[in-house]
This record gives sequence, C-alpha cells and structure tokens, in this order.
Amino acid sequence: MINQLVNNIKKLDAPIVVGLDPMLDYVPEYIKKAAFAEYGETLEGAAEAIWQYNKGIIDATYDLIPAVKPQIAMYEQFGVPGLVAFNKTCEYAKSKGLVIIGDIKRGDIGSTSKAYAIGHVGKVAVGSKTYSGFCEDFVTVNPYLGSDGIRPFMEVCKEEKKGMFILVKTSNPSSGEFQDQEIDGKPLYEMVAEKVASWGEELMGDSYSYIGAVVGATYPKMGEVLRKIMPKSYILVPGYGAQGGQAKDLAPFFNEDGLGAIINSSRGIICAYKQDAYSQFGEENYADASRQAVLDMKEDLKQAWVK
Ligand SMILES: O=c1ccn([C@@H]2O[C@H](COP(=O)(O)O)[C@@H](O)[C@H]2O)c(=O)[nH]1
Repeated sequence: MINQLVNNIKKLDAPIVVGLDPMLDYVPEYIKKAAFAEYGETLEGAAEAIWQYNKGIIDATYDLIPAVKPQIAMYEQFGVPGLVAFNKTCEYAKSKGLVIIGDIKRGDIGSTSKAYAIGHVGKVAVGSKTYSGFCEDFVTVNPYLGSDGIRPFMEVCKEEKKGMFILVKTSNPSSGEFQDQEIDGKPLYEMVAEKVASWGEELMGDSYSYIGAVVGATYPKMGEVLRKIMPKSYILVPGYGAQGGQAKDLAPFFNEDGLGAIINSSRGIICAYKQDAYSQFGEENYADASRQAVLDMKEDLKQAWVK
C-alpha cells in the first residue's frame, strides 16, 4: 500500500489527503432533509446524511487526490449507524482508486492492539472463513503503550501489505505537555521518531516504509528535525489550513526526492462552501467548492515550493 500511495501521489503530483471529518452541522440542509425524510431525525438519518455528504465530496475530488483520511470519531458519535457510514465511505473511496488512511489513533496492550489491527487492516477468522471488519489501507496508531502496542499492527500490516502512521508530534496546541518533555536532553517525540525509523526498517516498501509518522504542520521546525531522523518514513502532516499550518512552512517535511510527506486538510476542504472565498458555490454545490479548494491547496503548496 505504501507503493500505491507513493505512485498515486506521483501520478497526480498532489501530496494531499482530504480528511473526511463530517459533522452534521457541515452537511447542507437539502441532504439532511432527504435523509431525515427517509430515516427520521434518528442516528440512522444522521448517518445517511454524512454518508451522502461524503459521497458528494469523493465524487467531486477523487480524480485530483491520492488518498482520503476518514476520522473515525466523527462517525462514532452516531453509534453503530455512524460506523456503518464510516465503512461505506471507506469502501466507496476505495472503489474510486483512493488510498484509505483510517484516522483511528489506536494502541493498547498487545492482545487488544492485535484485535484493533485485525479489525481495521486485517482479517478476522470466523470458523473456517475470514472477513475484513473495516477496510482501511493505513491506520493511525498511538505509540504511548510502547512496542507491545505497535508490534501487533506491524504483524498484521506485514501480512496484508498495509501500513500505519505512528503519532510522533501532534499538531494540537498542548501536544508539548508530554511529547516535548526531555529525557537525557532528548525530547520524547524524537525518541518516538527513532523507534519509528527502526520499526520502519523491518517493513520496507520499494522506497518508503509501510510505517510512517504523524507530525503536525503547526510545528515545522520539529518537522525538519524529524524528517532527518526518519528518512524512509512517510510523514502524514495534519494541521494545514483550519489549524493555521501554512504551505510556506512545509517544505522541510519533504525529502529531496520531492516525496516523503502527505498534507492533510479536513475542514478546509469539506467545509469550503462555508468559507467566504467559496461562497459563490452555495450550499447546493458544496462538492464543487470542495473540488476548487483541493485545486487551490495544490497550487498553494506548489507556489510555496517554488519560492
Ligand atoms: O496531530 C494530529 C493528528 C491528527 N489530526 C487529525 O487531522 C484532522 C485535522 O482536521 P482539520 O479540519 O484539517 O484541522 C482531524 O481529523 C484530526 O483529528 C490532527 O489534526 N492532528
């Protein structure tokens, strides 16, 4: 899957991932009206609305982007119907040739991590048969339980040729409370990055590892250091756009081959129609606004590289 991700990025010249983080407030009224008419103002109605909203965005953008990143929390808030919408979204995006990065941020004691890994990137055995619970190609993983929590993901990813992005330095304002703490003069996030690099050596694709890292766009100086510590790991970079990360600061997240990082934008793309810059599209054409926002993001990144 890392090879497919790299190939998609190269083919489209777009190191961009669209975050599918639907909140009901983002969904245009006409979509909600139709969903509620069919299922009532229920969890099923909400799940139908977010699925239809996602489908519109995928249809309008799939030819421009290599991957999508559905954030599972946005679906879990609607319980079981929400998870059904998550799965439908992943399957549909996959049918359009997109790589699926499930932002699930899991990680636990070994036996529990194994179940998470099987459920999201592996296959579960039921009697003599096996099934995929969910169908992501990559998942995000929390490393703070140590290698016990990571190894089961590695085993499943190796079997299935799937991958993971391990949280190294997150984009949020308080990420430094723990991640920046120093041990013998070295920040914790650098220690995690060193582990990511060494785990990554065990699971190499053609040029990059199946094991990548999450580093926030909001911490570009750290991104520069971390890029060097993990030269063969793809970096998933959230925090561009809605969280204030800017294209001009992102060059250090990339390697000299022009690869090695993929920049996420969720609200900036899926809620584009609500922004002044895209108000001409209106609610009815929310998906066209998202398409334009992807094109603008691509141009924004390109201009920043050129400079
Ligand atoms: O450090 C991290 C890790 C993950 N995220 C996730 O990325 C998106 C960002 O959404 P925006 O609307 O583009 O701000 C969201 O799913 C987060 O949970 C992150 O922001 N930072």
